[in-house]
Amino acid sequence: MSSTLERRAVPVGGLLVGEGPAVVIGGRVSLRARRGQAGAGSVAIEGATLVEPYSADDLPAIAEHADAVVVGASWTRDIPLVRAAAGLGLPVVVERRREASVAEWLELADYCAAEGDGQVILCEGGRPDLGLMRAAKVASGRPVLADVSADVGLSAAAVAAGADGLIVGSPDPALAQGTGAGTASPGAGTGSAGPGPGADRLVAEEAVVLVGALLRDEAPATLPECRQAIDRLDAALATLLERRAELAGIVQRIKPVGGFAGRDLGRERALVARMAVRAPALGEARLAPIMNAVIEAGLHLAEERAAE
Ligand SMILES: C=C(O[C@@H]1C=C(C(=O)O)C=C[C@H]1O)C(=O)O
Repeated sequence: MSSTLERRAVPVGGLLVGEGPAVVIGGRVSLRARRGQAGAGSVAIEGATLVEPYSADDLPAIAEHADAVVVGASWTRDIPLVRAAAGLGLPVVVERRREASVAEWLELADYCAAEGDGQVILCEGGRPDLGLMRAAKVASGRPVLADVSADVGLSAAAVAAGADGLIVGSPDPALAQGTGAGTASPGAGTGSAGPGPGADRLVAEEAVVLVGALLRDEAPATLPECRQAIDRLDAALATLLERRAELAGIVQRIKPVGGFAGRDLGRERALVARMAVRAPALGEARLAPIMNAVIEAGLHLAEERAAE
């Protein structure tokens, strides 16, 4: 069995799943969902990141073209196929069978790790149970993926629950998972640009950046990794600053005297003091000029809009 350290991060193609930012994976192909109408030889799987076989006949093409092999939820008890898939030498993505407990899921993951080279990722799909996903991650130390293809609106919740990656655009999540949960809801409440795989991917990427920036522990070691982590934080900051400016603008319209004329320095000092509790390293002295600039930008915007 692989050590906890080896388990924690699994490279899949150009992505590292389990450390650093959560990743978004499209390009998942289920030859099983296509019910084997075409064998892997005649199905284009080049460029696909994760591929689920229909039968052992698909495995050579998967080994050649895919970045990882999927042990699908609907056939986790087909031990000969599980064993052959795990032995391909690719990272193995182990989906949870719908009725399986965390213990059963992790047992299968350990089996796959032992049959292969230890590179195993857990995957929770269908209507993902994020509590179970989180429990499995904590108990095993293995990376976890949430397949949010059936409801991309779960992306933010999945990242918050510890998903190391989101799968979007699985060909037919209901069929692949055998859940009968077929209707995809296109990102309700997530600011999705509209239905469709491109829009779903954007929703997932937003969740990875914004929720990841707030909640995901990161310890980047290289300059590019550090800069990418800062870029994610800045994206979250920009989103928050824009929201803050909108709220401050509403206040200006509500107050008897708005804009710079109605400035309330006592309120500003108090909010800086409260922020310093959450940002003790920066402290009040460093936060004060930052917040002064933020507040003034909001007041400028509000006055500009009032003058229009
Ligand atoms: C928003 C207000 O108006 C001004 C802007 C503030 C801000 O952006 O936080 C705080 C105090 C005021 O100077 C307010 O009075 O709450």
